[in-house]
Amino acid sequence: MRDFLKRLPKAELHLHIEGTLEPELMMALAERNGVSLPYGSVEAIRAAYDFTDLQSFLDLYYQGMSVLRTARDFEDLAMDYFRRAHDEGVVHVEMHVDPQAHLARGVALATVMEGLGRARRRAERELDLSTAMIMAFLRDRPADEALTLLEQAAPYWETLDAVGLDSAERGNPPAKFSEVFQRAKALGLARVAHAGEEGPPDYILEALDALEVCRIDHGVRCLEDPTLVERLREEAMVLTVCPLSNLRLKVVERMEDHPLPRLLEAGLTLTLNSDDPAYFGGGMLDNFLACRRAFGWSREVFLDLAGNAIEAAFMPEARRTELRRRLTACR
Ligand SMILES: Nc1ncnc2[nH]cnc12
Ligand SMILES: [Zn+2]
Repeated sequence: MRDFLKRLPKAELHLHIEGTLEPELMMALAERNGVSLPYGSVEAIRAAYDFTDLQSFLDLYYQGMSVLRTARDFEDLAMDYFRRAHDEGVVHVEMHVDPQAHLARGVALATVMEGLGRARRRAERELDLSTAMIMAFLRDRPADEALTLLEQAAPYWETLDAVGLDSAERGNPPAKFSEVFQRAKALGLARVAHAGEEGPPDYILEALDALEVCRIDHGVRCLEDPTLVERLREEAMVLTVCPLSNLRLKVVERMEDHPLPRLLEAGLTLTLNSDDPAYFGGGMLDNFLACRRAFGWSREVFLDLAGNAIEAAFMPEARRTELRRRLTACR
């Protein structure tokens, strides 16, 4: 099964590029940029990744990215991840990026976008890996800051596939960002949002109605509202589920308790993703393997989930056709 899951052409729709920063690269970049870290070793960094909830993770996630200073750092970060992903059979990566977290540290938007842009072009050329970019707004920051960022990103609108909404969910409902998402819609950008990870099912509803999203990131708490589940099913709304993330952030106690089998049973359109692989103990293949171990799913289930991701991805139709063909060849 491991062999099959590795060969399966996997499209990753929910990944934070800053969450791919492995401790080894964090140490190397700290040294390169003269940034001091509160850890003496790679082992000490890994040992600190013992999270109690989303906020306890976000605190370390924002601290970790302090080593990213130059365009070359962002290029190295993304290329390192693209190579690892490619090695485990990932064929397409859609990365969230959190510009506000970098602007707040005095790193220019151009530095971030140009570094990531270079890595995207290299991934296509060197690894036959297609990519998409989702510029995310931090929901625990003011809405007008998000609007300013969207306008500031005008030179990069062409390179964006969507806007997203992430960071601390509780107390920051989607409707706070209605105006900026309306502006993104007017610019022809697709919209996605984290909702129902730690926050209530009502936030999922709000993301659908106030933000007009085409995908819900996480969404696992929808099961608490049967009417919402029925709507998600009817609309074939895609949920980008991240099982190892949910385990490490204590959304679930054990993988065996994860709602994935119930979500599947409810007829929802699901995809499997890694979220922040450097922090949550594994990439795409590990997430697929964790599901196999916990739920005993057959090849057919994994083929369906991988197919959902290819269908829901932001990619040119020619690429989608090619990936569909590669998925069929896996059968
Ligand atoms: N799992 C997650 N939820 C919300 N914001 C995030 N930013 C990075 N990872 C995140
Ligand atoms: Zn996420």
